[in-house]
Amino acid sequence: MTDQSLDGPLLGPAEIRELAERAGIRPTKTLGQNFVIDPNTIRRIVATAHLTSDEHVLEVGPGLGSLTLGLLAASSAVTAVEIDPPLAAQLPETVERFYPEAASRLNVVLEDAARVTDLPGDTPPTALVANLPYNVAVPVLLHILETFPTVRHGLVMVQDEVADRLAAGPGSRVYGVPSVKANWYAEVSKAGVIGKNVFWPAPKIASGLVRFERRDPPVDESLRKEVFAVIDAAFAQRRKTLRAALSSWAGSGARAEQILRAAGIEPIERGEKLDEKAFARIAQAAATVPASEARAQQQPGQQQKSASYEAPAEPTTENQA
Ligand SMILES: C[S@@+](CC[C@H](N)C(=O)[O-])C[C@H]1O[C@@H](n2cnc3c(N)ncnc32)[C@H](O)[C@@H]1O
Repeated sequence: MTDQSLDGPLLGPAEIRELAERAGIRPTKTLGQNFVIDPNTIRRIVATAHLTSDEHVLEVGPGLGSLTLGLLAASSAVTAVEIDPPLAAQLPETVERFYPEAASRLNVVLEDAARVTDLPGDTPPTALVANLPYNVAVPVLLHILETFPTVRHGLVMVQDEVADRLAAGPGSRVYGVPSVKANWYAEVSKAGVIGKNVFWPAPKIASGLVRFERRDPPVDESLRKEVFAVIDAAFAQRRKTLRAALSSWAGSGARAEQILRAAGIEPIERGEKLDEKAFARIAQAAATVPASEARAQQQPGQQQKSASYEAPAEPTTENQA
């Protein structure tokens, strides 16, 4: 673990409880409100995020401000998007009280981070650093990566099993939709585990840190929706062969097979073995196989054949988070 000392002040358990009382809130599970009460954890998150002092950081879910203070000490500006009105309203006061010299570098947006599209500030955000609300962590992360292409890198804290899923590669038992879609945008890696006791209230399971570095998508961005539709279809029935899993998406099993062959992929392969580049090839190949042609080539009874392509089931995690 790398560490660095932060110049700014950080909040401990007593301050966090007092701030919750002042805001008149009781942490709720629905909004994933587990607040970090340990300054060393904040130091670790900020150090692992590899921020430079000129960065504009986007923070999702600032809560009572523990991480916000650390981010203000390590960057030039922070935009914090919070869904809970009392928390959003109190954050500027908290920064004014504990770190007044940084107050002018903070913007707070009261909004659902899974929908936000416009941010205030003179410059666009360059990094995302967040202790994400656990129940919406993956959709929020994907939305931010899609909506703010200026976000080049970041570090997010999520449930440990979601961290494993995001960082998983093809063939892993936990590889799934979050892994492939996150990899469309960025190189993703796991950067550590955080115990339960650094939070108030303590969650039931440990958390994981996930780092990402944006990279160019495997094919043109304009194809993303189509590629994501293939990924969704392939993992909706992850125990089936791709020919069977993609038959509805393609319009028929025969067309799915033609598309897969055109993409250089065996129709009996399963989606969990493919990386984002292979899914991109499938979406590209679909444009070259007209629906009517595939239907014309399909022999009577061929539809039922898909069952014979069914691969033997393997133990797998169905929950895609
Ligand atoms: C795990 S807490 C993190 C709080 C703080 N950053 C910390 O580390 O102590 C998640 C925060 O996200 C907020 N939140 C939940 N859903 C949200 C959403 N859809 N958009 C923005 N904020 C959300 C919660 O109100 C809460 O403040």
